[in-house]
Amino acid sequence: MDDDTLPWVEKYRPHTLADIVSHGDITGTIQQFIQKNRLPHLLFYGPPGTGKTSMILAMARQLYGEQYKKHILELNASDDRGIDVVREQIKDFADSGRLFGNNGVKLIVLDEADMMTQAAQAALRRVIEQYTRNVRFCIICNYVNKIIPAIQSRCTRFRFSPLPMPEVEKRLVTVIENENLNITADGKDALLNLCKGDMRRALNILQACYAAYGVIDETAIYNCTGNPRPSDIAAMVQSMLSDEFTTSYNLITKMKVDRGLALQDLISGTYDYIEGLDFPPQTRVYILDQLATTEHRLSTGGNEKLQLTGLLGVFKHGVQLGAKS
Ligand SMILES: Nc1ncnc2c1ncn2[C@@H]1O[C@H](COP(=O)(O)OP(=O)(O)OP(=O)(O)O)[C@@H](O)[C@H]1O
Repeated sequence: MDDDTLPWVEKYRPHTLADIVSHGDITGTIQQFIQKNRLPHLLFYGPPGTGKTSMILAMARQLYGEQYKKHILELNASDDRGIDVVREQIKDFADSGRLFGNNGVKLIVLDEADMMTQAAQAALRRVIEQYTRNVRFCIICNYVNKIIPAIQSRCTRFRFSPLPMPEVEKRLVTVIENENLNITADGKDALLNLCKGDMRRALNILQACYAAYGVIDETAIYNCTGNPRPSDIAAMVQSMLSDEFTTSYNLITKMKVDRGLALQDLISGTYDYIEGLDFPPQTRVYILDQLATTEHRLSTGGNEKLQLTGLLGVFKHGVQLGAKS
């Protein structure tokens, strides 16, 4: 594929271990493993878009050179194929064309391993042992607690935390310069706030905005992602705190319709916004607790209108709690 038509997440995927931003400790340890030719089975876990797959691909490139794809088998553990099919694939791969150099070790990358059933994971632990001689498993997942202890104990674990904002910014600046983008300072701030340490999300938003708008400013970023703007959130919260019930209900409903927002988005924005407000402790605790409850109800299919009216009640009651103290 031409470089210009590639999604930026692929175009700007780090090539070498040195290109990976943040995670200095992990990169350093992996370098040691490679230099000493003592690569263990690896378990990478952490939120999406933080460089787990990129780290493994960069490691493979360093081990095997540009032909690295021949020496790794990438399996997506959430494919509904059953462990028997996977076991066959692993067996064929492990037996095919033994490698010399690198101690003859090949890599099997098992992505989204936390989506595997317990039974499949239990079967996998035997497979790992069986092929340890010439295969190293690289297991990737978001939630390590969904990986059975038997597999965890066979691997060296590394946690990938969300990337710090300055690190995301550093990488984004390279892309912005390379693609010659016209992005404003508030646009960049909005992008950094929205991506929350997820580099994939940052690059995808940036590319979508580039395709849709000439100048990438705050409005473009929020329009592209469908997230509520901070000014809308401020207006909504202020109204819930001080307006009378019906006025507030109508304002928020109109905002939802005009901007095509879901109550869920408004709740996430509210959570961030009230962090900066000066509330008495009882009010803050009560509102935060109720925001969490409302979010949970919505995620289990709660009716948006009912939840919105409930939320208005929460703010009114929260204000009263503060006034009593
Ligand atoms: N630490 C990083 N340094 C540089 N680029 C990064 C980093 N993390 C992520 N990226 C960028 O984000 C894209 C997605 O990263 P990657 O596929 O490695 O994430 P992941 O952690 O494996 O996510 P998932 O859990 O969703 O599989 C990469 O193509 C790369 O462009």
